[in-house]
Amino acid sequence: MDKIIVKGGKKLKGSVTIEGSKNAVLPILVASLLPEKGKSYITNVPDLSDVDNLTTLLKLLGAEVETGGSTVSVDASNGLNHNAPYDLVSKMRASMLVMGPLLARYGKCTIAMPGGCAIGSRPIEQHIKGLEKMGASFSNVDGNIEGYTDGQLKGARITLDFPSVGATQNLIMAASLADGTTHLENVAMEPEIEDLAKYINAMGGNVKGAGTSHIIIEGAEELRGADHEVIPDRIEAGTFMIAGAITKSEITLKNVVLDHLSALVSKLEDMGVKMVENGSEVTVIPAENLKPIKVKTMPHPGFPTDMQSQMMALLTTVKGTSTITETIFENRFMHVDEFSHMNANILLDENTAMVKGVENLQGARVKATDLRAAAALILAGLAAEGYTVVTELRHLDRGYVDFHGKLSRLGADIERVSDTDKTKEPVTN
Ligand SMILES: CC(=O)N[C@H]1[C@@H](OP(=O)(O)OP(=O)(O)OC[C@H]2O[C@@H](n3ccc(=O)[nH]c3=O)[C@H](O)[C@@H]2O)O[C@H](CO)[C@@H](O)[C@@H]1O
Ligand SMILES: C=C(OP(=O)(O)O)C(=O)O
Repeated sequence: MDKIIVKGGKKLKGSVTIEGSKNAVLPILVASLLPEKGKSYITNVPDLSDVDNLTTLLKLLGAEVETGGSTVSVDASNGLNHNAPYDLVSKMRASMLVMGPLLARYGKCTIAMPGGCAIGSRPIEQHIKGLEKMGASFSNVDGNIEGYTDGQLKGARITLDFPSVGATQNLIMAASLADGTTHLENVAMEPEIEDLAKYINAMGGNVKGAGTSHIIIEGAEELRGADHEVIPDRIEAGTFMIAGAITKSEITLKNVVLDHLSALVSKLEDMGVKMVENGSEVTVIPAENLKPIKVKTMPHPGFPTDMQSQMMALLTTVKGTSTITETIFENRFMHVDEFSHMNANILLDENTAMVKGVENLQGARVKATDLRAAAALILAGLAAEGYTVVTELRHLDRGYVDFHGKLSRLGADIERVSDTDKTKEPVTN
């Protein structure tokens, strides 16, 4: 296993290109199981371990998958089996999304029940209840969820209890081959949902209203493989905005849709970070002294939970007291202890963190507790005194392409080495 070593205090300069979105490409690759005819070509695909794991799963299900650079082609026309095993499902929650396409095409699916995940228990009853409304039945057999339908799935009216991103995606895919019309209400409005709907429509589907809370899907007779370019990763973009802000450096991000980031941008502007948009580029210009803020994570278009830990990294360095309330995942504050090793001053009260900015973070050996925490600790390291060593990088590799390389090219003093390399270990902790 590798670790990342950052020596804080360097200014950043220059530009960085943002990759295709992890959270858009995963459901899009899964939706490539829907067509009985033709091959899909998905472009702007990021080179991430989550994408590797998902393409492995698609191959195991019987799809032909080829990867060349940032393009992945998927051909599911030769028939699929319907069994998603534990070793892949447990690595990646997005594997649960194969339920919708498999039930729609074959009336059968067997998915291993994923184990608990670091950021919360992450149940899937909204997926199951919705699919049941469309005529599926489920049973739990030896730790697997087995789903089946007697005949084709049927269009239905489904109102989610909570706008779950995954449930919305699963149900859109199931409904796109169901018999009749499906109304999905109180659904997630994330840009990744819109991207999925755009792809399904390119395959001949009929999904309307994606990006709003009410989506209407006319089931199609059949879908055909299509070409689709994945949207830019708004969370990677947001993470680099914070890299600029925490190092008080002006940097430019390329391949960004600023509209997808309005809640984060609005908070950064409140703090004193100026954003200058120029087509698909944005330049981040932080003030010398930033102001504390209050942040509450919410479903889109609210502040994204996937930016909560990176924002916390920044707030640990901002004079005054800020608060962060996490409303999406019940256990997404595991990074607080790690920040504390770096001299951060954070008090937790249930789902609210009170963050008092300190004069100087101190480099320390810290553990990435989940994907975004990994990035957040590296960001904190950019501003800390001395060396910060971040371990457990398997989390980082799920969602960031060459994160240390991109920061290094912007001027950070950062390297990725084997965990057995004991040089440059921080003296603290
Ligand atoms: C691959 C992907 O796109 N992952 C994103 C997706 O995850 P994911 O699709 O898993 O997130 P959901 O929106 O489904 O989950 C949000 C909350 O709803 C709860 N819930 C969800 C489904 C359900 O049936 N029952 C239930 O209680 C979850 O436990 C969680 O507390 O959206 C999250 C919320 O923006 C992001 O943090 C993840 O990065
Ligand atoms: C929580 C995340 O992803 P996943 O749902 O794949 O765990 C994330 O991208 O921050």
